[in-house]
Amino acid sequence: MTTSTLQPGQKIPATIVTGFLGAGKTTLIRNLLQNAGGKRIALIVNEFGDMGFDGSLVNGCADPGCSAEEVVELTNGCICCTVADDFLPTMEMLLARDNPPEHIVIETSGLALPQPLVRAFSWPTVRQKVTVDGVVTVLDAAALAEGRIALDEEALAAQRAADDALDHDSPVEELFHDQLRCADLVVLNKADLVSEEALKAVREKIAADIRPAVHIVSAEKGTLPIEVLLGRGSAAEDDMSDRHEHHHHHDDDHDHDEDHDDHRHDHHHHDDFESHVLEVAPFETLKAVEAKVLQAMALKGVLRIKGAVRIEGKTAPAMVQAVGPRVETWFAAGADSAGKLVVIGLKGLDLDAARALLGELKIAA
Ligand SMILES: Nc1nc2c(ncn2[C@@H]2O[C@H](COP(=O)(O)OP(=O)(O)OP(=O)(O)O)[C@@H](O)[C@H]2O)c(=O)[nH]1
Repeated sequence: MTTSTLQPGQKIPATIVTGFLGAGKTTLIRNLLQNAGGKRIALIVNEFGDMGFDGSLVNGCADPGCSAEEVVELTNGCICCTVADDFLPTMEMLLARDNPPEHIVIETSGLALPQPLVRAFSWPTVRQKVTVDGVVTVLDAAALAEGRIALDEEALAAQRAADDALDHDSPVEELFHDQLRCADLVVLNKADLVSEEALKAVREKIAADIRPAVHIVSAEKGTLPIEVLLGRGSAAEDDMSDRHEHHHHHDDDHDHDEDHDDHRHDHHHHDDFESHVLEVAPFETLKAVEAKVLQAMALKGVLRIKGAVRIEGKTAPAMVQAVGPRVETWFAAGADSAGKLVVIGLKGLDLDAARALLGELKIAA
């Protein structure tokens, strides 16, 4: 018999990790699982894109409490719409296990809003057994310090100026505010990349967007004590009124028909983004990958590139992670889907140029 830290009848706490693309959610969760101290944590990953890279990264975790069969991936996109189809059955499956988890961690897609997910915890079958322990919003302090991602700053201003199709109510900006508004804890990640003063300025800037009494903590590589991340007991599902979002689905009615009028705030955020998986040819060197990916990141609408590619003459595939102007590559044995890059960005991103730059293979008809 395995012992559980939960009392009989006690609801299983669930932590929702949200945050913008590339902010460091997966890194934070990997750290959390490695330091779980034997606590049985189930992880649900909601990935935007067709491949589960983040799942495979987390799978590499050496913690015996993190077994592969506990990792459940929803590969078909935004929780906002998959919640009824995939999230609930996934939860029910986890809850029906002989040995249910002691804690559930859900990584949302960087493009999903946390609010619809929190609301799903009010649904009867889930509510009886699970409660939201906390919503952790991970932010890229380096990006924010440079005014690049979200907030109404240079990056968006430049994008708007360059593209008439992007209007004042940028979905990226709304998404960012909504992720902050729902937070029980804000993690200013990548603190290693910014000065003390810049970190302080970012803190001040976001303070207006968070609910009172929500803490902002800074972190490097998402390294935070497990006690800070888990055990917050926020019961967010009972406290939604103050966690409002720009785009709101009615609580007990997930009917999409109501969204069919074209009122500005009633569109689906994920409609404003797209993601593509490119099968790419091997690169000559790591440096060559970095140079091409860097150029592709500068293309109109591209927000994030990640994946694993082949390097000529090397057996291990090279992992690629690009956020803003920062591109990281490293060799990693055992990645199964090498030769693929996921390009994520605003709808209408310059896909042709990305394909050409990244060397997409033409599949023979
Ligand atoms: N310098 C630095 N890099 C970091 C830190 N945290 C994460 N990174 C890097 O940032 C990149 C993105 O991190 P992820 O954890 O994959 O980010 P994510 O939020 O899960 O990204 P998506 O899955 O695209 O939403 C990776 O290359 C990480 O190694 C940090 O604190 N400092």
